[in-house]
Amino acid sequence: MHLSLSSSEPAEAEKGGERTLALMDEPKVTGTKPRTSWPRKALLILGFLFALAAIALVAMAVSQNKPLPKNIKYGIVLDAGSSHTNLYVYEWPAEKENDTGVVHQVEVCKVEGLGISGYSQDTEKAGLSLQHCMKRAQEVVPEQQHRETPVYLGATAGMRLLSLQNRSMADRVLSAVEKTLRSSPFNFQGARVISGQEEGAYGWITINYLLGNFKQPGWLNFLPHLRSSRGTSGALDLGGASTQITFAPDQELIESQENSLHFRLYGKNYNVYTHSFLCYGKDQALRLKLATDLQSTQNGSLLDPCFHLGYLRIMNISDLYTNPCIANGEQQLPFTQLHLQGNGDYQRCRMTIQKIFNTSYCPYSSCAFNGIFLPPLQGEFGAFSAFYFVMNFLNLTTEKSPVPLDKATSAVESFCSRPWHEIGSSDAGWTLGYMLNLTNMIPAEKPPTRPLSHASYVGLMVFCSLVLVAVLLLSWLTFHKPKCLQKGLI
Ligand SMILES: Nc1nc2c(ncn2[C@@H]2O[C@H](COP(=O)(O)OP(=O)(O)OP(=O)(O)O)[C@@H](O)[C@H]2O)c(=O)[nH]1
Ligand SMILES: [Ca+2]
Repeated sequence: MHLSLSSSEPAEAEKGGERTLALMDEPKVTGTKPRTSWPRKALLILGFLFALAAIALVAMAVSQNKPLPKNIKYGIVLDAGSSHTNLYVYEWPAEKENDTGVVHQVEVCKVEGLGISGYSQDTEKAGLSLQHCMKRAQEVVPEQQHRETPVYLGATAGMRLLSLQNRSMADRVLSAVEKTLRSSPFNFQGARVISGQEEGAYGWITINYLLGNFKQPGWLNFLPHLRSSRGTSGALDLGGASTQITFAPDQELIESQENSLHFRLYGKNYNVYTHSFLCYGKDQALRLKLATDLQSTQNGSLLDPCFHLGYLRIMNISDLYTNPCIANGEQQLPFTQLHLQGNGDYQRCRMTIQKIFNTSYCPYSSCAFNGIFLPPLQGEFGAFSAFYFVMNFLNLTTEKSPVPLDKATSAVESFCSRPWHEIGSSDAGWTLGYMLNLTNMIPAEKPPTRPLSHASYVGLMVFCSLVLVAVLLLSWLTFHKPKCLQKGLI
């Protein structure tokens, strides 16, 4: 069947039984320009609408469904702490690089032996100690991505102390670890000692990234004046040689500039307080306490309430005075050995520990200790490292809701009162925040989104499809009407 266009009524011709719609008379030329009759106009309009809807459909489908690269990217960070080194492997989908909550830890490898600062007398070993975990990383990251995968090493308080004590020794340790990392197939980006401020900042970023606090509810985007640092969690990191506290305080102005950080993340401003207390990590604080207690003994014998009843230990005084945390009091002592005997008393331990926190002076409106500024605490805190290890050891990390302080205190109290012979040891830290920063994965502004939201995209696609169907239907009704309709209408 042929469909021919005609300005006059088409006639039907029977040809060999086939019904044909044939073009009849040409329009008559009457001396004036022939006027386009309405079916032709209608056809033009319908054709135009059809083309428009089809173009809109194709354009939307192309821009919305532009193929995005689907590969996974990797990043490696080595946390060279004072007590030991951990290697972390992270992964994220390449196309979502700047979104929140897309980076996942896929591997943690604990380096055997000492922290790298512990190899100051045999620096080669600092590098060799990392080899096992670097091999492990090579197994985790697909081989074809080794060359593009960045690897960073950040050293913390142990190396800060070694640098203060002997700078060239610290440099030699760093060179040794650098040599190992450079020889790996990964893209080595540097090994350095990070500052206490950075450590606090990256710990805070890690905690809030993992808690999803950088995701803003959509409606807040329309009320920018309501956006503030509220809704973030503070971070507490108890390491071996230093401890960090970082949080967004209520007051806008932070009195001490060295404790003040400003971030712009995902289009939002954050004013954050941070401080790293060097020498107040778990191990160094204990040394500090022992050195303080020693000053008041006559013969080097200590009955210490912070160790279990029955615990006995003899240590050389010179081993205690090995770093800048402990002032040079060694020479004044008339004995060379410390005889430590535990008597497990939580309350008395608390009292003796207080001695290492000097709260007698404060040049600011409020202080933590040792004259360090601390604004009033604000909001909830996420505590990790030794805070976690200790709570985990006491079986206090399995509960979903936070454990009340009095319950935690009584668990510690009861554990401390047990005799020594009765006792038989996902990660949060600064490393994820460090990698997010160095790989530019936390943008200052909100990352661009798809041209249309999913709902608008679906709605527009349905609308354009309906327009197409309507145009087709109208065309059919206009040019291929049932006979009865044609008779009545034309
Ligand atoms: N029970 C337990 N203790 C641990 C574990 N890992 C580390 N510790 C101890 O917890 C304290 C803090 O450890 P980390 O947070 O790893 O400290 P670090 O990173 O080496 O030290 P900084 O350089 O000060 O950050 C140290 O006294 C460690 O000996 C663990 O898996 N279990
Ligand atoms: Ca640490």
